[in-house]
Amino acid sequence: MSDSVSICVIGSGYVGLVAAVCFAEIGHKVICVDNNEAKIKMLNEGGVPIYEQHLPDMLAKHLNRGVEFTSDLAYGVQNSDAIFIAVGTPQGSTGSADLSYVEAVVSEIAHAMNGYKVLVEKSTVPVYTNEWVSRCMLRHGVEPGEFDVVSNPEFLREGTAIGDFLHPDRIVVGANNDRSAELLRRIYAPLSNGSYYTREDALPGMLSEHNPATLLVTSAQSAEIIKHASNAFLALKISFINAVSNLAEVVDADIEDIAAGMGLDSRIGPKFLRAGLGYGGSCFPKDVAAFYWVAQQQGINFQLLEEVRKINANQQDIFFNKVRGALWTLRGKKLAALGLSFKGDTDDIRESPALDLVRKLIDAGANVSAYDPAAMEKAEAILPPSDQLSYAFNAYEAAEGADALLILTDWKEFGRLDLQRLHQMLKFPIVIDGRNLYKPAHMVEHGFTYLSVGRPAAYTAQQGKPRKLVVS
Ligand SMILES: NC(=O)C1=CN([C@@H]2O[C@H](COP(=O)(O)OP(=O)(O)OC[C@H]3O[C@@H](n4cnc5c(N)ncnc54)[C@H](O)[C@@H]3O)[C@@H](O)[C@H]2O)C=CC1
Ligand SMILES: O=C(O)[C@H]1O[C@H](OP(=O)(O)OP(=O)(O)OC[C@H]2O[C@@H](n3ccc(=O)[nH]c3=O)[C@H](O)[C@@H]2O)[C@H](O)[C@@H](O)[C@@H]1O
Repeated sequence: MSDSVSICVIGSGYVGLVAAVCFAEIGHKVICVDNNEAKIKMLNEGGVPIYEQHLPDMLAKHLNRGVEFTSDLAYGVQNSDAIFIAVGTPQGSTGSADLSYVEAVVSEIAHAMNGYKVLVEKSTVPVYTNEWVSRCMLRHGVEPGEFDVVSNPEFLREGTAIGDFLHPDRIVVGANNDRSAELLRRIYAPLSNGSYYTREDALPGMLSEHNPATLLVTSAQSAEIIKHASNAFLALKISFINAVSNLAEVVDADIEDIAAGMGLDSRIGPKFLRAGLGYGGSCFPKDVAAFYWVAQQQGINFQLLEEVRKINANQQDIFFNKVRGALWTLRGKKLAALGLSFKGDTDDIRESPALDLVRKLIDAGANVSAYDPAAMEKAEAILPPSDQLSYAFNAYEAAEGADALLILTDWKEFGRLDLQRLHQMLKFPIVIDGRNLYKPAHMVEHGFTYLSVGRPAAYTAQQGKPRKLVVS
C-alpha cells in the first residue's frame, strides 16, 4: 500500500459511507465525517445505518483500521490530502439543486485548512459548482495556491453500491489542472490499473464489463454535466419504454418482447428498458429537474426533460386507474401492497412510486395491507399504521382476505411467490403487477386474473374479460 492517500469523506449517507469503506478497501486511509452525531455513534459501535448488500462486512473489515468515523470536520480535513464532499443536494423549490449543505461544508473546510488540499465534489451538483466552491474558499480567506477543486461524480446504484464502486464502468475526473488530476489518478489507480481485482481478498463476483475501469479526465464543467446528463439519459430510457408500454397495451402487444427485441440491438442495449410504475428514488426525479433548470439558466429550453418527467408522473396515474378499473370501486376494498421501497434490494423510500401509490389508494378510501422485506420501518415513520393501513409480516399475511394483490416494487422474492398459497389467501384471485414479475399465461394457469404493464390483460374463465372500461 505504498501509494496510500489520506482521504476525508464528508457525509456518511449512501454515497459517503460506500465511498469511505471502498477507499479503505483499495488501500487508503479514510476519515469519514458526519454532523449527525447519532449516526456517527451508531457507526462507531458497529451499527449499519442503511440496508446495502456487502456494507456490513466491509464496515466490520475496515472500522478503526482503514476507516474512522467522527463528527469533527476540522480533524478530518487537517489529516487529509483529498476531501470528498458527499452531502445531500436535494431538489429546491424551483427544481434547482439546493446547494446549501455543500456551501456549509465548504466554509467549514476553509476554516480548517492547514496546507494544500484537493476538494472533490462527489455530490451531484450543477455545472459551475466547482467555480462556486473555489469562490467560497477564497472569500473565506484561503489562498489560491492552497487548494484545487475537482469534480468526481458518483455513478453507483443503491442495492449494488459496493460492487458498482469497486467495479465501475468508468471513473470521471473533472480537473482544471494536472496537480489535482494526478492525486485523483493515484486514489483510483487500483481500480483503473486492475491491481485491486487481482488481489486475493478483492470482492469477488461483481466484475463489470469494463475491467479495469476507464479513467476519463475532463474539465470540471464537463464532469459535472456528465453526471446530470447520464442520470437524465437513463430516466429518458425508462420514460421511453413506459410510453411504448402504453401503446403496446392498447394494441395487445407485449412490452417485454418489445424491450427484448429493441435491446438486442447493441446500439440500444437491454438495460433500463423495464417498463413499470416509473422511476423514483432520491436521484432521478431531482436530477432531471436540476438538469432542466441548469439548461434554462443558460437560456436553453431542454423541453425533452420536461416530457420525461411528465411521462413518469403519468405512469403512476395509469397504474392507479388500472387498479380502479379492475375493482370497480375502491372505497372499503382491501388491497395487499407488495413493496414500499423505490426499487428492490434497498430500504430507501425517498420518492418511491410504491409509497406514493399506497398513499393514493388510501386517499381513495381503500384499506391497504402492505409488506416490504426491508423498508417497513422507514415507511411506518412517515405513513403510520391506521384504520386504513396495516403492515404485514410477509406477503401471504398481506394477501389474506384481500380483494386484489398489487406488486409495486421489484424485490426478487415477489417474483417467486407460492402461487397456490397466494390463491388460497386472497378473497379474489386478482394480481395487478406494476413490475411485470410474472408471465401472464403462467398466472392464468394458476387461476389468477393478471394485469400488468404494457401486456395484454390475462383473465381466467370465471373472472371473464370485462369490456374495456373508461375510467374518469
Ligand atoms: N444515493 C445514491 O445512490 C447516490 C447519490 N448521489 C449523490 O450524492 C449526494 C449524497 O447523496 P446520499 O448519500 O444519498 O445523501 P444522504 O442524504 O443519504 O447523506 C448525506 C449525509 O450528509 C450529512 N451531512 C449533511 N450536512 C453535513 C455537514 N455540514 N457536515 C457533515 N455531514 C453533513 C448528512 O447527515 C447525511 O448523513 C447527493 O448529491 C446525491 O445526488 C450520487 C450517486 C448515487
Ligand atoms: O445518481 C444517483 O443517485 C444514481 O441514480 C441511479 O441509481 P438508483 O437511483 O440507485 O437506482 P436505479 O437502479 O437507477 O433505479 C432508479 C429508478 O428507476 C426505476 N427503473 C430502473 C430501470 C428500469 O429499467 N426501469 C425502471 O423503472 C427503478 O425501479 C427505480 O425506481 C443510477 O442508476 C446511478 O447510476 C446513479 O449513480
